[in-house]
Amino acid sequence: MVAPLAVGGQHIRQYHQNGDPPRILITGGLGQLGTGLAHLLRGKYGKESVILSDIVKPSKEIVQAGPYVFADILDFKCLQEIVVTYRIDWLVHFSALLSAIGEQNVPLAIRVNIEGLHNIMELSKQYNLRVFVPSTIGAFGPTSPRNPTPNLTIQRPQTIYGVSKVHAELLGEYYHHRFGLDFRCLRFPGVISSDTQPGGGTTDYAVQIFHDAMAGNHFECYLRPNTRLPMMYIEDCLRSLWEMLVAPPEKLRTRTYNVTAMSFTPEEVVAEVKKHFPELKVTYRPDSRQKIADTWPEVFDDSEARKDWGWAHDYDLSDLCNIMFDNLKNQQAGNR
Ligand SMILES: NC(=O)C1=CN([C@@H]2O[C@H](COP(=O)(O)OP(=O)(O)OC[C@H]3O[C@@H](n4cnc5c(N)ncnc54)[C@H](O)[C@@H]3O)[C@@H](O)[C@H]2O)C=CC1
Ligand SMILES: CC(=O)[C@H](N)C(=O)O
Repeated sequence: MVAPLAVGGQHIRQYHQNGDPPRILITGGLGQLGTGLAHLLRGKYGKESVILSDIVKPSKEIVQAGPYVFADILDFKCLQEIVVTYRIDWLVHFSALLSAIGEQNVPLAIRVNIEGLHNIMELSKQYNLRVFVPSTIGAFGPTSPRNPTPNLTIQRPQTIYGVSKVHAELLGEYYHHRFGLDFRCLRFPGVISSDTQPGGGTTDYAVQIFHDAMAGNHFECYLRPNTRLPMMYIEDCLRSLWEMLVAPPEKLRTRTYNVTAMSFTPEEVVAEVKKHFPELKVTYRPDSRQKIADTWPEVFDDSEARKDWGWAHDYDLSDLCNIMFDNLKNQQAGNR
């Protein structure tokens, strides 16, 4: 039994009643979000308490940082074995095909995002795990209010990614009400990071621009200059995830919350980046991702998360540019 324990007044960690930290499995952990989350959780609960998993061959650094195992989420027995062997308490389910890549291989997206999720839900029910599944701004569609998009509203997405994420939200909430599963879900906006690359989404341009500016490359944007989308720096994203993971159940009036930090258009981020790199050359050549972006929220209303469990972001657009360029400069210096 993992019991709540107040730490520093406002935040709650949560340890077993015998004082042991929770043991946490992260699926799809070698994508954009997984290694950062493993780092954050290992800092709180210890290196051995967090098991990173994926189907990708890990680097030496990943293996040295803590436990890493192969886990294909389509293989129920393999997942079962890991949960039992490592005595897992909490599961963070990151494996997915993102919006743009999902449209390129719909059958695979159905397998990974929907069949894989079924395995995760059953496993979590069977072993009484707390389970976090991220959703996305992509879980909304053209008939949703787009500015702002509230927590509870019409959800008729037009990508297989969005359809699979609405399915995940609904199935998780169903398992919560029907079986008492401790399901927790946040809908993230586009996440921006410096040390991990995005995995094939519609918001990836907002990462690429920083790399191109730093490298002195010409930046070609696949969205129109005025396409507004919600965004978040990775540190805010991972902190919101942890805060949701440890939120006392009585604070959660729902099991699925919108979270965000800012909203900007390509021309707005270009203007901000040009304060650091005035010579950056930019052209716009919209492709199929424009069609996806045109159906997504422009401004995300996360007031429910702010009200219920105290969500507050740290980074706005100007902070984002400062930290991204600081990080990239440090990486460049380290590589020399
Ligand atoms: N990065 C973002 O901007 C956002 C991400 N999210 C969600 O957060 C989660 C993590 O996102 P990212 O790290 O950006 O994704 P990513 O695309 O970078 O990583 C996904 C990982 O899933 C793994 N995977 C694919 N098939 C698998 C299988 N059969 N078994 C096990 N693993 C498999 C891949 O190898 C990859 O490492 C996803 O569920 C995504 O939908 C939600 C909103 C925004
Ligand atoms: C917002 C997301 O879910 C992701 N970055 C994507 O663009 O597919």
